[in-house]
Amino acid sequence: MRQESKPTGARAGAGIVLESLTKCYGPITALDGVDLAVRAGELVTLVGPSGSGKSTILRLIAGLERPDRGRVVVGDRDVVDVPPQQRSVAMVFQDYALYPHLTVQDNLLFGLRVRKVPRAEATRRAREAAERLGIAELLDRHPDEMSGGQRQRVALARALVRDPSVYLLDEPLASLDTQLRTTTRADLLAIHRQLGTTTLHVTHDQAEAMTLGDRVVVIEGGRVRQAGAPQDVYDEPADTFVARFLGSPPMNLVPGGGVLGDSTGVVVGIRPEDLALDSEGPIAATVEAVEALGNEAVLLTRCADGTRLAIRTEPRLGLLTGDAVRLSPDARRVHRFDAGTGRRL
Ligand SMILES: Nc1ncnc2c1ncn2[C@@H]1O[C@H](COP(=O)(O)OP(=O)(O)OP(=O)(O)O)[C@@H](O)[C@H]1O
Repeated sequence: MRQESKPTGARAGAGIVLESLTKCYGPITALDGVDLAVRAGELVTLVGPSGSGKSTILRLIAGLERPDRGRVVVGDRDVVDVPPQQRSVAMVFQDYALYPHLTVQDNLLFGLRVRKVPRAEATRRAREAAERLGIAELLDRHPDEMSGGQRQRVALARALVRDPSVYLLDEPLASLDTQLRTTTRADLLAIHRQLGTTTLHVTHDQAEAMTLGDRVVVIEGGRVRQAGAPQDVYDEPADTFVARFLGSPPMNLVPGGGVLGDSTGVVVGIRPEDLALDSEGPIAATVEAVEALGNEAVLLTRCADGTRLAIRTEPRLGLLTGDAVRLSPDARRVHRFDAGTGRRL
């Protein structure tokens, strides 16, 4: 079980409430009535496919765009008519958006100068933020003299320096390689534990969504499909979309139940790790492909009636394409969804 992040810092930032948030770009409905409440101090990840509306949610909270309908409440005020610089919200973009002609130090100080923070205090805050993100030795460099990972840390430090009530992070780790992403993710988590500032974090990355957030919110087609603790959403997906979106390989879904037990009007689902190879198992299948991943293998199998089932197994079983296997589903982990609406039953 992951623990709720417990801030050791003084502040928890401001809560956020989105009510019936709707945003259209010409004929495109980017957001279609989004309701979401984020508690002060909570770290929430937004996940969803490309174009689902995640960035639009952040831009509306930051004030970079105006909703067509609905309310955006930060702290205790509706901010729809408040200009972005007065919202106490810091946004970090995937492409850093640093000033190329300024040094790291001046990039960090820029926002504070605009806000007329006294120089000594501004310099102290810049140094503190740089140390937190491990870039203190880069303060005299320009953005083009740094790696992508270092630039991303500068962008995060620039948000920290502002000491906002809310952080909005738009895929801030997406352009980092796997190793750097893992370490920066751990740093983000540590910073959130320390400061406890309300954070909305957009990501494509499942591991990031599962490990980083107190809650995960799954967005699709401009709507919230499900919001909840990551493990709860994984264990009890609200519909077939969420069932297939979280988890890799995705949940096996069998319309009508079929090999998983006939069930009219129902789509029956089972995750690949909940199907075991078992010589006494009720389902006969043939191995179509073996994906060996080192620590595990994914078997893609096909049953006599054509149903395809993916299974996670140990990597060293020596199974080959064409082998006959028998499978046993874990009955406690079978999911049932309405065939018409896709909703969990
Ligand atoms: N300025 C704009 N003009 C027109 N359409 C836009 C604009 N911004 C976003 N959209 C559209 O609104 C929808 C939601 O976009 P948004 O950027 O919020 O998605 P996203 O989930 O953040 O996607 P990604 O993960 O690819 O960044 C998409 O269909 C997108 O094409």
